[in-house]
Formats: sequence, C-alpha cells, structure tokens
Amino acid sequence: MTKEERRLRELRGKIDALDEKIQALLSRRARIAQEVAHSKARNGDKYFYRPEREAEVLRRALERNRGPLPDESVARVFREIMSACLALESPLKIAFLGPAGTFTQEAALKHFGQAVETLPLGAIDEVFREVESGNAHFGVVPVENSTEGVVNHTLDMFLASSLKICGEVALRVHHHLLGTGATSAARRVVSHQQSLAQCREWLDAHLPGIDRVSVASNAEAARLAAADSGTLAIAGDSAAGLYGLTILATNIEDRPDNTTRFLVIGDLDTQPTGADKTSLLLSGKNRPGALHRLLAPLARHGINMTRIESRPSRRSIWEYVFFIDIEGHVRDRKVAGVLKRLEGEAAFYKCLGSYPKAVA
Ligand SMILES: O=C(O)C(=O)C[C@]1(C(=O)O)C=C[C@@H](O)C=C1
Repeated sequence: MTKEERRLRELRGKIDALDEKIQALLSRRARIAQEVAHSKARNGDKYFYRPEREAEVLRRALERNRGPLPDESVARVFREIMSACLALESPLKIAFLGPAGTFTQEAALKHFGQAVETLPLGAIDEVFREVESGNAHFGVVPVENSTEGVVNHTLDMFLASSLKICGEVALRVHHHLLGTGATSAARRVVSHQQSLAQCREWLDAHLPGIDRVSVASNAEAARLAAADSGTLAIAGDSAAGLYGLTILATNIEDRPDNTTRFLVIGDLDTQPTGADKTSLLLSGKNRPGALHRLLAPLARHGINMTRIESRPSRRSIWEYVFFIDIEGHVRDRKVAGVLKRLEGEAAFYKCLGSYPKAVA
C-alpha cells in the first residue's frame, strides 16, 4: 500500500466514525420529533406541519454555518431531515402546478423536502380546488418572476378563494437548452412562454431564425423534444433528467439572478417568526387620492411594502384591486394597528395570510 493509499484509508475511517455519530443523532432527533407529534395529536392539532418552526430551524442552521458547505446545501440537508421526521407521523400531500419536471415541482420539494406525496395538476385553479376540498394538504403555485413579472392567474384566484398563504419559496431558475441531438438539426425551440422570454437575448444571439413556440409548461416542452429530434426545449435540470435529454447549453437565462417566487397555499395560520411577510388584497373607495389614502398609514408607521400589483376586480369595469405585500406579521402589535386603519379606509379588504420569509 502506498503512502497516499494509507492516507485515504485513514480519512475514510474518520468519515465512517462521523457517519456513525451523525446517524445515531438523526435517530435520536427523529424519536424526539415523534414525541412532538404525539403531543400535537393529544392537543387535537389538525396539522403536525409547522412552517414557522421549520423556518426557525433553517435560519439557525444558516447562522451557524461557517463553511465549507454553502448555505444552500446546509439548508437542503436540514430541510430533508425535517421532511423525513414529519413523514414518520403524518406524510403531507402537496398539490402543485405540473406536470412532473416543472420548476413548481422543484419549488415544492425545496420547501417541503422529498418525503411528501406530490400531486401534479394541469392548472393553477385545480391546485386551489384540490387544497380547498382537502384532497391535498397544501398547494404550491408560481406568483412572480424577477425578469418577467407577475403570474396573474395566481393572484386572481385569491379573489374568491378562502385559502391562506402559509409560505413562500424563492427558486433560482436555471434554464438549459435540451435536445436529443445537435442544435444544427433543429427546426424549432419550444418552452413555456415565460421561459422563452427569459432567454430571449440568448436565443437571438445563438439560434436566430429558428421558430420559437410556446407550450403549456417546461416539462411539456421537454416531452416534445424527446419525441422529435428537430425540436429543442428550454427547461430545467429535473425535466432534462425525467425525459433523458442531452443538455446542449447550460444556464441560458439572460439574467444570472433569474428567480421565481412561489406561494404555499393552505388552511393554516402560521405563528410569527420575527422575519415574516403579510399579503393583503385591497381596493380603495372610488374617490380622488384613494390609493394614497389607503397606503398612507403604512408609510406613517414605517412598515415596508415589498410589492404592489393591481388587477381588475372582476366585479365592475375599470375597478381595480391591489395585491400588497408588507414586512411583518398580523400578530405583530404595530402591524395589527396599521392594518386596522387600512381596513377602515378600504372599500374591500382581505388578509391573505402572514408567513415566514423564504429561507435560502
Ligand atoms: O417542532 C415541531 O413542531 C416538529 O414537529 C418537529 C419538526 C422538526 O423535524 O424539526 C418537524 C415538522 C414540523 O413541521 C416542524 C419541525
């Protein structure tokens, strides 16, 4: 045995000893999580899932992280530990905008971990319906993209739905060019309309003159590319794997920080964590300066508004509702006071939920 072989054996021995300790600790942790679940059952709790506690566990893990593992990897490991612990007692069923292989599936698994049952659905309103009927515990739907803006259909669903927002997921979206052969044989490139838009400059530079066709989802694009060597798809890693496609070019999105934000919807009130957001649906009274009057209490009390979108109210023509995200939780005293004023000023007011800010 050479010196390097001896060294390798010694290092692997150290890893084996650590793995044994990690495994013993994991089993101890899982048994304690089971006790927590029994206590919740005795308490008559509807869900064992606690988004605020999971956010706290993840934030602590990231605060402790001194490398060399990046925050994203540390968060993923702790996410999976909690997912497996929760599944021991009460596996969750998660509906999401499918089909399998979409970025929404990636977001759902990033948030809930792999130890959940997933239910891919064909449209955003189906996700709302399955959660409302109790057929799924929670749902995951896209809400906005940092390059292409808002997903209107998701916002519109909140006008009539009784579901609350229980969490948000921020997913770095990396697009790849996928196919079965080389790009030279390609006649067309297919993808979801938002993905085509997010890769517009890359396509202009590298595939000028090739037809761009929008389809229902990135996963559907990958399926089409797998069936026809003249078709290229733009989609992510999971769709590439699912359909056995070759990655012809990686990370072709025009902006390297391309991020999509998803919402977790369900029938659960989350507790404050100290780093929360609250989403509101409002409309002003029909008079001059209504929006200014509506939002003035937020500014006066130093509450940060992180987003505002306007959508037709669907009740009468030229009447608009505003979707607003603010920092803080409805149970924070200051926020509660300001929301009371806001409610008094609004013609229509609905709190869509308070939830922990996305972690990692
Ligand atoms: O602390 C709890 O309430 C638990 O159930 C334990 C635990 C965990 O594994 O840390 C598991 C699931 C919950 O969603 C949150 C945390």
